[in-house]
This record gives sequence, C-alpha cells and structure tokens, in this order.
Amino acid sequence: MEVGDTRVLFEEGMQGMRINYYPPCPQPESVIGLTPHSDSGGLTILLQVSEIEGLQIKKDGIWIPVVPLPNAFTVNIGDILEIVTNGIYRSIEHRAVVNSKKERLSIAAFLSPKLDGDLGPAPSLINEQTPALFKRIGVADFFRGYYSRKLEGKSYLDIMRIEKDGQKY
Ligand SMILES: O=C(O)CCC(=O)C(=O)O
Ligand SMILES: [Fe+2]
Repeated sequence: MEVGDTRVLFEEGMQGMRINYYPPCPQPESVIGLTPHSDSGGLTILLQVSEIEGLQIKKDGIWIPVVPLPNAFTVNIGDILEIVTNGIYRSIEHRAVVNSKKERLSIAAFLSPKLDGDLGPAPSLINEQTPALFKRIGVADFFRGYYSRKLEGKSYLDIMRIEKDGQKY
C-alpha cells in the first residue's frame, strides 16, 4: 500500500475522545455496559483505567475478554481502516460488560480522517484481481450514517460493501 494513500486521508484528521463510566451492578449478567459494535474511525487507542476488566472482543463468534495490561493501551482497528485497506485489516467487534463489585472507567481516543474528503479502498490496493470491496463515500456522510444508527455489531460496515452477483463480499 502506498504511504500517500493513508496520508491524504488522515493528514489533519480528527481526534475524538470518549470517557465511559460503568458503575457496579448487582446483576451483571442481566445488563450490558456498552452494546456490541466496531469503532467507526481508523484506530482507537483505549485506556482501561486501573486495569479493571470489562472489554471483550468477538472472535469466531465467541466473546473473549481483553485483559488490561498495566501501563498499556489497547489499540482497536476501526471500520475506516478496514475500508481503506480493502479488508486486509479487519475492524474488531467489541462490547463492554459490567462488574458486580467494582466500578470501571475507560478512556477511548478515536483517530479519524478529516471531514472534508472522501474515503474508500486505497487505489494502490485495487486492481483487476483484487477489486474494491467497499464503496467510496464522503467522510462526513460516513459519520452521519454511523451516528444515526444503533450500535449493532459491524452492521454499518456491511452497508458499505459492494454487492457483486447478488452477494456482499
Ligand atoms: O469500555 C471499554 O473498554 C470499551 C469502550 C468502547 O468500546 C468505546 O468507547 O467505543
Ligand atoms: Fe468501541
């Protein structure tokens, strides 16, 4: 992949930050802290404060805890990186569960492209053998669509997939 393909997209990009607070819950199995989703941006840098467990990723249909390491960030791949790499890097579906005794805090920094461009698979990755798997879309329209829906696994990314012979790839 040519460096310029990512530079043009992420140069002068945006950084958003979300602080999530999960109070303790006496019936943790009956609630969810944060519903399953993939992050919209390029990369997410996440701090699981005080190393309290709660983040889980979905791998082969199974939820797996991401055990926080002391003094370490967790880095998640977001939907935009999946689109730009034409599916070579996959965004990760994740959720947060709550704890019966301990409160939990996480701080997520989302690194995204600037709003006034468009995004799609990097031109240097596309040829006849490996056609584009995702549509091109304006960055602002992409985020408008993402935030106007419920968080629901990777369902928004599925809308971006190009349909071929009646099938989405
Ligand atoms: O609390 C966590 O560990 C996950 C937070 C998260 O996925 C998000 O803010 O998008
Ligand atoms: Fe997330």
